[in-house]
Amino acid sequence: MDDLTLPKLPEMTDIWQQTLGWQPDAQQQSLFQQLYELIVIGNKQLNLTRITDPQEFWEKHLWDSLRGIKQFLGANKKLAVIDIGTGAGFPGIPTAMTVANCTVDLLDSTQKKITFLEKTSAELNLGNVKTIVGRAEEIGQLRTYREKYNVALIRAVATATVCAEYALPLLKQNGLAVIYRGTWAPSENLALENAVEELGGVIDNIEEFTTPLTNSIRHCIYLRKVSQTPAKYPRAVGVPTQRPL
Ligand SMILES: C[S@@+](CC[C@H](N)C(=O)[O-])C[C@H]1O[C@@H](n2cnc3c(N)ncnc32)[C@H](O)[C@@H]1O
Repeated sequence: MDDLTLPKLPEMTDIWQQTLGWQPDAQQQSLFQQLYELIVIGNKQLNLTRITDPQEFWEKHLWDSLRGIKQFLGANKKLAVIDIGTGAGFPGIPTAMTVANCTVDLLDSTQKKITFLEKTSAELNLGNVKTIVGRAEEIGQLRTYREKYNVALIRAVATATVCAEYALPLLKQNGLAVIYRGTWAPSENLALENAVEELGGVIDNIEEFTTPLTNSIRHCIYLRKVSQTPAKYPRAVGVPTQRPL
């Protein structure tokens, strides 16, 4: 750490409670602050995120990450989670800090980001975090990872149908994929429904909500795996984006 004093993240205890029915304890609040500082410092060398203002970081990285997994915050069930295209660790790292009894695998295709996340999770003593460097299209075809997760998180990586092709092969039967979106129009439902059906899933739910500080509209699309994903999915690197289902 250099001698720069970094600003404190807001606590927002009431807002956590009102919006998610949950609030971080003192240890989790301290982990959020340490994560914020490591990211701001890491950003000097790596292009990790453009969101470094403390209020914006709180809303767009911490709150938004946890809004998508609200249902797991109070639970204490063993969960194997993967965060696909995790970038600077969102939503995977806040998930690892707050969901009791979960393990989180952070997947990204960029080695530099994964190296940063390895150091960060070691500094934060997050024993339940592992990292994987690779492309979702390849990882989804490997026996070590395919059908191994209860929950797959994916935020700001690709269109919803592409995200579904990355996520569903990695899920166990009855597993849940959470696709974080900004905008979503009901007219997009049918194309997604068809793609998800082909991949062995169904759309469980689509939630629309506003963020608590700036009232921005967000969506979370929840997909449930109901049957085995055909072996040909995910297709080869680049194909899901070039020829979406
Ligand atoms: C815009 S960033 C989003 C990061 C983070 N999920 C967030 O919301 O802050 C997209 C990330 O996905 C990764 N990515 C894109 N396509 C990928 C793929 N096919 N497999 C693995 N990672 C991928 C990129 O390297 C990048 O770090």
